[in-house]
Amino acid sequence: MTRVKICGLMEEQHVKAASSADAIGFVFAPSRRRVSIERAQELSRLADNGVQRIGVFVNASYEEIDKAVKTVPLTMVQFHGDEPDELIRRIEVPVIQAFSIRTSDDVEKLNNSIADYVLVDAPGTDYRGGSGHVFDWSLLENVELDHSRLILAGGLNQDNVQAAISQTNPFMVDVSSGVETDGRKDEVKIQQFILQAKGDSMERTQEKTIDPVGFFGRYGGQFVPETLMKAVKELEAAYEDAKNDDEFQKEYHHYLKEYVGREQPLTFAARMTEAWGGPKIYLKREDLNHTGAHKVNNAIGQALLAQRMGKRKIVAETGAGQHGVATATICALFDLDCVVFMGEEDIKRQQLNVFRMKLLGARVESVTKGSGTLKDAVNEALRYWVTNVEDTHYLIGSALGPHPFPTMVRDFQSVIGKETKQQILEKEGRLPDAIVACVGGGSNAIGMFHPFVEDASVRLIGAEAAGAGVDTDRHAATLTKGSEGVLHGAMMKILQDDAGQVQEAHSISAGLDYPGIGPEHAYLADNGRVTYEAITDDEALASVIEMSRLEGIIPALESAHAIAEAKKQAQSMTADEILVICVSGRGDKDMATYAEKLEGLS
Ligand SMILES: O=C(O)c1ccccc1N[C@@H]1O[C@H](COP(=O)(O)O)[C@@H](O)[C@H]1O
Repeated sequence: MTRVKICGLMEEQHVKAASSADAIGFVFAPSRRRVSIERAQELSRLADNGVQRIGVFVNASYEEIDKAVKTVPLTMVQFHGDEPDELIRRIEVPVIQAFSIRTSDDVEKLNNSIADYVLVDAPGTDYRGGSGHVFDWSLLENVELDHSRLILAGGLNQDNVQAAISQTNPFMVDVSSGVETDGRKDEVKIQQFILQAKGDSMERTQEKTIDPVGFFGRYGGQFVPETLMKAVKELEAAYEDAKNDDEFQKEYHHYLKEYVGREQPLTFAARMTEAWGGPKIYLKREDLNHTGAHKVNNAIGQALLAQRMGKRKIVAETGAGQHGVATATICALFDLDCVVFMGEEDIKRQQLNVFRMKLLGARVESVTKGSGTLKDAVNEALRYWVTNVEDTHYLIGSALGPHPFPTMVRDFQSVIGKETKQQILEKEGRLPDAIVACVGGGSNAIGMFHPFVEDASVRLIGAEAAGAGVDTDRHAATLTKGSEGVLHGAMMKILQDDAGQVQEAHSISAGLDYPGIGPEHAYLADNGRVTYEAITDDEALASVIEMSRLEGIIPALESAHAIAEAKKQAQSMTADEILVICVSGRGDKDMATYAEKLEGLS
């Protein structure tokens, strides 16, 4: 069925009237319909997730377009000026290129466009489009055209749209003037137009190439350049298939048991329980996994998937080094080529893990750009993937990135929460009252929380990194201080400045030192199912000492954030309550930091 776009929206009631359209358009070009990025963002919030948000530009700068894409956010952009191919290539969302059609020579030009879609329109009058004029549709008849990328515009209205569709068979029709009365959008005309275009159906058309997928509320999606779209789609299909395949699941669980050493205990922390004087404390012991943290649960799953897709080369990023080590380990086990990007700063902080990766046969690439931390390592890993996409799988280490990564990583990490649920029922005969996990990108936390999300009696608390304090500029408290934006292929909450530039994050813990948060966490924060609190570097360090001395378990710096938050939660809990802490990793990798920061410890 032909899709419908209603363009030039400026008012709330018109966005709502267009709720069953497939796409809505905001004009950022000179026009009487021009809106600011901020206004488009407000209006966009009123539309369903399934509706494409398309920004119309005429010869705008890359910076302006990029800001609109990230802020509104836009799922597509439409160019009506003389935008060069280099600009089209730089845009991270699909691009529509508009052509004014006067003669059959103009139609010939369509096939040379490198854009994802071509839009055919009558020449503009006052502005570069939106004139309300019809061109001669028969000009499209004599040229061989890919109609799956053709968008028809120009003077369409409820009376001529059916004829236009039958004559030109476009992928989408686009209207602006034809749904206006006296120069203002008209709710009735908008709805009549959609009805006519869709043959009396007010259904939105579902089609994978255009509908945004993998959204958690407003967050997630696939904001990737066209060069990666094929790989992302291939991965999506492969994961869909593998997830429902008993053999794949059997193999995955075989390695979790025989190689990682699962299941991991849910240890009752008797001395911490006594010292904190509140609820019974249980520790989920991801620190006991082979390689020292939860990361390996996901690395095994994705490496099996890569092999299923016939890819024998792996690229990964790492912050604290735990994901890099887990990936290098699994690549050694399965004889896969492995390259790991790691920020220069993190390499300094995590020397031991760098050596472990090399010993395991991986190539570690130092990233000197930006702050030399996790964000920069993800950037470089993505770049590497773009150029090696045919034979390489990007084994992302957290619940981040374009769909299907956040869902897939969550599923592989859900073994944490599933085991915990079973174990607490066996030990206590009931569910816990609260669970705390640390969040950087958020994979151990989402793995722990996911099986409990429907259990309303269980409070879920994420501990993010407050670094030197959330009121300083040295923190990684994305949910406390961040705002909506696109980073590394997904819409999420990020730390950014007013111009939409991603800010440097800071945490003593390399694994939490990331300016974004997985999309599902952003969603769970917005709907209030999970509460997120920020823990400073100093609080985390104090918890390292406390847990080491009370339980004989030296936690990773990341996990220490969860412990510090759990201690705060315990203050208002009673002895008949149960609190579970996810100890995501062990502290061996952080020994140099502990030795430096805790010097003089008595
Ligand atoms: O709508 C505008 O004001 C506009 C301004 C500058 C470039 C494009 C514009 N709109 C696009 O023009 C076509 C046709 O609109 P109409 O139905 O003939 O009014 C459509 O693609 C709009 O997206």
